[in-house]
Amino acid sequence: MRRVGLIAFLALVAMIPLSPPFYVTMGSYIGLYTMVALGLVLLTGVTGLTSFGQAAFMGLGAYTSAVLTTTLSWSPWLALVIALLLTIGVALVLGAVTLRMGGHYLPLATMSWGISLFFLFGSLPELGGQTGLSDIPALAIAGVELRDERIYYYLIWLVCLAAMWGTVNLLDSREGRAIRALKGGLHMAEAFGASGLRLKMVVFVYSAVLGCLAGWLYAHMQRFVNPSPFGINVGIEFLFMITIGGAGSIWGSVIGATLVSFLKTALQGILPKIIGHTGNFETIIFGIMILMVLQWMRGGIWVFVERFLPPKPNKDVGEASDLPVRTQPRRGEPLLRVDGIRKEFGGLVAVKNVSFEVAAGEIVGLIGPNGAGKSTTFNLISGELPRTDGNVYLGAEKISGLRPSRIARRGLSRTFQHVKLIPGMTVIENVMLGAYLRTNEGFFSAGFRLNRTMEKRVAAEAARQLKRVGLEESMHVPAGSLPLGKQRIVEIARALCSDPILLLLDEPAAGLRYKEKQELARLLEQLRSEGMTVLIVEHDMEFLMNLVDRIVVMEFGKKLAEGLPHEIRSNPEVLEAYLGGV
Ligand SMILES: Nc1ncnc2c1ncn2[C@@H]1O[C@H](COP(=O)(O)OP(=O)(O)OP(=O)(O)O)[C@@H](O)[C@H]1O
Repeated sequence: MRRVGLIAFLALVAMIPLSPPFYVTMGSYIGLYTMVALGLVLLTGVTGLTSFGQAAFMGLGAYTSAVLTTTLSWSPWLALVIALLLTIGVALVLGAVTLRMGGHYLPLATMSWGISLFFLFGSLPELGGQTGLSDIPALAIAGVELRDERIYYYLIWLVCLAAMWGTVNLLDSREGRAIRALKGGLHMAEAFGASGLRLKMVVFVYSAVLGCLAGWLYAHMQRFVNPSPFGINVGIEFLFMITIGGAGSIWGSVIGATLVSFLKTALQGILPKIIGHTGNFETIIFGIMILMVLQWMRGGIWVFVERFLPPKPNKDVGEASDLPVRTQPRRGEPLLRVDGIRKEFGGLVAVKNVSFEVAAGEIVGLIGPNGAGKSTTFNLISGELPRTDGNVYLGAEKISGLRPSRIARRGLSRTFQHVKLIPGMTVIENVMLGAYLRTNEGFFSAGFRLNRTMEKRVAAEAARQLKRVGLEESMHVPAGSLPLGKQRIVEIARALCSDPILLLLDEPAAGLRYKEKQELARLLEQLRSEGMTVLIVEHDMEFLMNLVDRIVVMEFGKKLAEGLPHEIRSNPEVLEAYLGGV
């Protein structure tokens, strides 16, 4: 059914040039807008970064080529290279300034970038001011000028379909999974070794490049440019498109671009007749539509359409050769050494010079009353928080001061207190994210689908880990559809998929029912018997007492006691602090 739909879509795209010129022109515009919206789907829908500046990138591509080909009589193809380089440069600078900041800085920065470029286009006499630049040459391939609108339509859709294909491939890859993880916050992607900032930058530049390409094609199709198609209002329109079409899917960009283009043309004809004035009244209708979509079709039209389609084919988990594995430390060897670690939050000392060790093959529990500093200690070990003082060593290597992605590279893997999975992605894909550091397939091989053998190996490894934790049968269901207990186990499978030497579990039993806790305990015992080392922060005393080899107790940021479970159980200080003297 999905394949039939795809073939029907391709056939429709191929047949549009047989229709009257109005539809061919409309089809060309839809192709251009789809390209820009596609970049925005990746940037906003998938990665969670809102940009109002995509029309400005389109303008940058269009104006660069317009100036170089008219004033300097350069070839449009050479102008394309310069336009792309300029766009990449601008996106890198803009991204470097804003992507680090998070929050509303990116939308605000892209908004101001969109407005400034629009005024620049309109003010500089070299760019033709508000009148724009005309006499832009037609594109030529092998000496043949593409003046026929139908041929140009095919060129636009060739580029657009290639971009769609590349984007789909990218999302179904090692880097794509890490990009999809970014929406859940930087911590998840970084915990598996991905550099969140680098990924955001790549997505930002990629979406800018798509905008630039669309702008370049636009300039040589119209053979004339002026500032109005690249203003901030058009940037907002692109956001309309993906919100209405579906920001989470590449098909959302096609649906949104098509719907908004047709509606805009229709409304621009009808509304002035009804209202009796000319103006951009269609914006009001778009606003109402957005509200309706958000109210009744959250996720956009594509999400609604997808309900009627058969599920996507399952991930191919056939036979494949094993991924390389790291040498595990020998049982009993010192593995983790926390040495006088300290964390101050302003005047509050959350962790006061705490020291303890974990040997290979042990399960060690870190307990303490609320606010004792357990999670802070945990985050100091995993690198999520910078320490004020002290050090952490993994084996012989100092890991304190390193970024979480660097620490993950050295063999430390973790789960989260509040489960961090990508709910719309299948269980196996979530687990595959854990293997990020075990392969090095890049964007190029992903985009051109040259990564299939490695993808099969990663899928086979993820399937193996799911079998190890007993979740084999849930492999192909969306992770968000599982009960909390199973989601926590998926997180453990994902951590195992990174082939760790040390597993950090942050309150794995929180929110679980009795039976789920028993299953979790069985799994952890099995992992210990396989030689895995585990440091576990947990509130549930009974759960820990029957499971762990040793316990470290914290209170008010300090280490209160350390010992075997039965020693801790009868330690008066611990009973006083942790159990209120019961
Ligand atoms: N980012 C932060 N900024 C300021 N104070 C913080 C921050 N994170 C934690 N704290 C404070 O540090 C202390 C220790 O908190 P932490 O979360 O490590 O305790 P915990 O033992 O894990 O508690 P719980 O079991 O309730 O999760 C608390 O007083 C907490 O309010």
